[in-house]
Amino acid sequence: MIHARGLSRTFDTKHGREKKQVQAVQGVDLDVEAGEIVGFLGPNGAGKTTTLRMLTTLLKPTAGTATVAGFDVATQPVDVRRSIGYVSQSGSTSPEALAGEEIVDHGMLYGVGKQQAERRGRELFEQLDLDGLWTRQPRTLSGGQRRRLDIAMGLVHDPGLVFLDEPTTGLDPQARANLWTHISALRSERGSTVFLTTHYLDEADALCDRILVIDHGEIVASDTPESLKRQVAGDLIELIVLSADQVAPAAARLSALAGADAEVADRTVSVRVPRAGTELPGLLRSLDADGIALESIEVRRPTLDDVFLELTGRSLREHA
Ligand SMILES: Nc1ncnc2c1ncn2[C@@H]1O[C@H](COP(=O)(O)OP(=O)(O)OP(=O)(O)O)[C@@H](O)[C@H]1O
Repeated sequence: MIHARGLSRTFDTKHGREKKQVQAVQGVDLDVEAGEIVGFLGPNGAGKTTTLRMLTTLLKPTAGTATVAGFDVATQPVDVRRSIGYVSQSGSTSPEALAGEEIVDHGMLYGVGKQQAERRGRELFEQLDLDGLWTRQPRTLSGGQRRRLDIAMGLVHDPGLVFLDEPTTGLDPQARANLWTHISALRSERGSTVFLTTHYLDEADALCDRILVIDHGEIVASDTPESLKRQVAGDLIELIVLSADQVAPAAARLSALAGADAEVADRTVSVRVPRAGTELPGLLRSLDADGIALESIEVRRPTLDDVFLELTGRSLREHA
């Protein structure tokens, strides 16, 4: 559905009199197959929006190629646009028009006949829990309802591929979870392919089959959330020893287990291992044999934030 090779975008900027170039996206290769829900993550300024704008033909690449829904973004932009839905961060509803009118107009803009746009619009209202809101002005809707209306607009011409730019930013947790259900249903009920950017790691974890991580304009990881967590971070074993003199022998045990230096803070010693479950019984036996008494031992499964920290040196939570 989406295939990019060496996709790049440079911006010319001015700092006072000095002209500079910003490499916003540098040689991005990416492949998204039909029916996938792919999350595009990265810290602020990593190049997410610039990539999305190139893939949706709103911005020309300075190098590289991309085909979207089978069409070339540079030479067949009109065909690309007809084949995709794009829901931007700011949404596209005008506050004064009626919600239903907006959706019909939007469909007609894409060349859908009026009757068909209305039929399709009403169907989407039902699917997206917007029943009864056809004649309401978008400004009178709740944040979650407005976001779902934005998504309905992006879908009225029945695209097989939908780009969602930060679909749940600014929504409360309940409205976010509700929108995740609707986004999942796009795939299960319509077979749509979804490419979304997000700052929320729990969103990517809950919703996406695959995650692409971009940093400084380059893709630094592409995998399922589960294997990213397993490969990049591993489980954290964290133990607290009873007395300070047992910190050093405990650290030596854990370092040997992990094949890397254990971290020590006060009486807490920790390491990351690929699978803590298989290591714990042996570890507990050997600590016992060494006479190391524990106050507690805990295992933490890795989170996507650990993955981020490992890959980019930054925590996404700082920006969420
Ligand atoms: N029109 C522009 N002119 C100059 N620089 C730009 C322009 N658009 C983007 N940039 C720069 O390109 C880099 C990537 O920006 P981009 O908006 O793609 O990042 P992002 O990952 O979407 O960030 P955010 O999460 O903050 O939305 C940044 O350094 C940004 O300042």
